[in-house]
Amino acid sequence: MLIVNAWAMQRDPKVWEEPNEFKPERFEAAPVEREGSKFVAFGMGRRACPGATMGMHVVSLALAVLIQCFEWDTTGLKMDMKLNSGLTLSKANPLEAFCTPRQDMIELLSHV
Ligand code: HEM
Repeated sequence: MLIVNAWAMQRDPKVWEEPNEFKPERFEAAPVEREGSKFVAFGMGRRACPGATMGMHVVSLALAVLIQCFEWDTTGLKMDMKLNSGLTLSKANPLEAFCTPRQDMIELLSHV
């Protein structure tokens, strides 16, 4: 069962230091030494996701556009990493954030 395995490995304290904390710096180092080598969001082996490269590019592009076009702020609440039960690993309580269009992007965004 992929979901059970993904859940077990991606949040396993024996595999990850502070598994429930948002620590993007885990993935900064070179592939050999970084914790990211344990990141199996796309599965592995013969049935691994053939769209992994596209998936990484689409997610990176979407994130870059959101950062480029908007100023982001938190609501002051600590991020709640609790999960919903179900087939996908969705958050129990949605992440809340404020976004305002960046001044330079208002003209561009008004055409979208
Ligand atoms: C962030 C985006 C994506 C994530 C996280 C993701 C994740 C996964 C995972 C976990 C699997 C199962 C691997 C396994 O059984 O071990 C899978 C399979 C698959 N994915 Fe993705 N995927 C993504 C994007 C895509 C895209 C963009 C495509 C196609 C354009 C795609 C096509 C497929 C296909 C066809 C399979 C079945 C492979 C097989 O069973 O042989 N995925 N994906």
